[in-house]
Amino acid sequence: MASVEETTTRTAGARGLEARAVTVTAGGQTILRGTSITVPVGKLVALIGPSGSGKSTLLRALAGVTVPTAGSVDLDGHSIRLRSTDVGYVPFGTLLHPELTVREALRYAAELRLPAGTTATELDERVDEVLAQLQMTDRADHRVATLSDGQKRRASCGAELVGRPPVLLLDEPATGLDAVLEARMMRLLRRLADEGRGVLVATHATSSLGLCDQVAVMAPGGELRFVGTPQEMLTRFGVSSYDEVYEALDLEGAPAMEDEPFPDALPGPPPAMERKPFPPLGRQTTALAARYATCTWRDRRSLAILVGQAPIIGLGIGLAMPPNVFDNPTLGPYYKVTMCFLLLVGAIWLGIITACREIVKERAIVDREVAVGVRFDAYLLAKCAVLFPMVAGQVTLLLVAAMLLQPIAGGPAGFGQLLVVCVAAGWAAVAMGLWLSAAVQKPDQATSSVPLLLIPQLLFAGAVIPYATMVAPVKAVANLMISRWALTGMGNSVGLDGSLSNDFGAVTGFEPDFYATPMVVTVGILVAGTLLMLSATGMTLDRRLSAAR
Ligand SMILES: Nc1ncnc2c1ncn2[C@@H]1O[C@H](COP(=O)(O)OP(=O)(O)OP(=O)(O)O)[C@@H](O)[C@H]1O
Repeated sequence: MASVEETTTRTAGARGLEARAVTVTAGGQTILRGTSITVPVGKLVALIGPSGSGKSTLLRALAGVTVPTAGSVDLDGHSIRLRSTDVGYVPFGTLLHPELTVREALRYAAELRLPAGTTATELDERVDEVLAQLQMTDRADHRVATLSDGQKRRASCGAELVGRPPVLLLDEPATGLDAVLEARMMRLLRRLADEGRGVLVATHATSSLGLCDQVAVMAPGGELRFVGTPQEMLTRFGVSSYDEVYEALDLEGAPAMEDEPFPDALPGPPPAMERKPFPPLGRQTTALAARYATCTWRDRRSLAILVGQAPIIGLGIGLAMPPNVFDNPTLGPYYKVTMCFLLLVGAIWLGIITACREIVKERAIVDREVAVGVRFDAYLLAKCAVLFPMVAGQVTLLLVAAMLLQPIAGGPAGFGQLLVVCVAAGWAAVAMGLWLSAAVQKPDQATSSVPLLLIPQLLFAGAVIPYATMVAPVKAVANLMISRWALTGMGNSVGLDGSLSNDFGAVTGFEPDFYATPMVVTVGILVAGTLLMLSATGMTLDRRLSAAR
């Protein structure tokens, strides 16, 4: 993976992007064959070719997203592996949060991309500049979700432009747009190139190719067949319209590039690399947490479902149990164990279900942002900064609702102890949910994998199957479960260590010793478990992002 140290490499006097004999193989097939192309600054280059010919593959290799099997890609004479943070890459689709306004989306993008030391005023000015460049000032305060497709594409460009990349690569920004919008998009790209950027656009839309300085034509099989001006392309393929080039590519005898394997090198010597600091961890974390909190708050329906279920579960537990479980001498201690267990299951459920989609649902955005220098640990910290208070609130609602029907003996102090343990269990469950979210490929996989995390917590907690009845290896497994330690802490808070007798334990397996561990120890173990799971999440995220590069 490219370094995400606190420095990035940028240059003054950019020259552009050069790819030499780039080959990419995937799934045992060569999908890009020895392709050489340059994208000089100040030039607009279109990449056309039939579907499946390898345009997106070439763009990913040029952006440093894919490491080529052979060949080299350089930005300003330095390997793209060192400079990928300086390339603006706009993949197909929209990599913006639909809940944000355009201005907010660009402001967060600027905060995450512009170097340390950039002031808040400079960030605002840069966002205003880009909005004006994109001719989107009038849409600045509209939510991304409400924009037309063309506006979304322009806003996606803006998120890259705020970082002032010398080269911009766009994958089919005009697909699905009508002819007027497509022409408008191409005119925008022309302007961006004229301002001194190298712009490469993969497109199926041919009507505006005349605006480009050069057209590169890919043929099926991942072969670059031609690079030249639009007029030279028509002459070379012996056709009179751009669309006819596609037909000519199917014909035998279509021009090949064997006689001109490499384009001319970019003019001038490579400029020296200048190191500028990335935004520090604190600024990245704050920006990511603020963005995440805003998106979570604005997605009211999902928030209502997540928060609203907490008191419903609590009321359900309170109603299902016999009256006054915690202080009814006619009921055996078994009911207290069951009550603690059900509350615990509620807390763990809330933690896992709240967190399990939160990384995977923005996978494409995380991949792109890490590629431009955002630290994945900042990303994880931001998730915790929002999810921990949220789950603490949910667990409080769960307990308050249950305790309305089942008042706890010991008053506020007893409730406080129970709450501390339940919140610690909820946070450990958040860490498990985040790990799951980092490990899976799609949000649906995360939701359907929740039972794999939850069921062991139920089985090994020590409530359904008493801990004392477990054989030694099973006890060892139980000791790895957050539910086992949380049940111990909860039982301790409601005085189970004192109210269970040894005789009762001998018959049922529910022994007082299980609940005798001091609260501070059980909470400490839950916190340690949370930190371990978060480290595992960080490693999983790092490994996945490294593999993607
Ligand atoms: N990871 C991969 N594993 C195997 N094959 C792949 C992989 N990625 C792409 N391909 C194959 O490589 C070929 C080129 O794909 P690519 O997406 O680059 O084409 P494209 O020209 O951008 O197509 P389109 O215009 O439809 O977007 C396709 O046949 C595709 O199936």
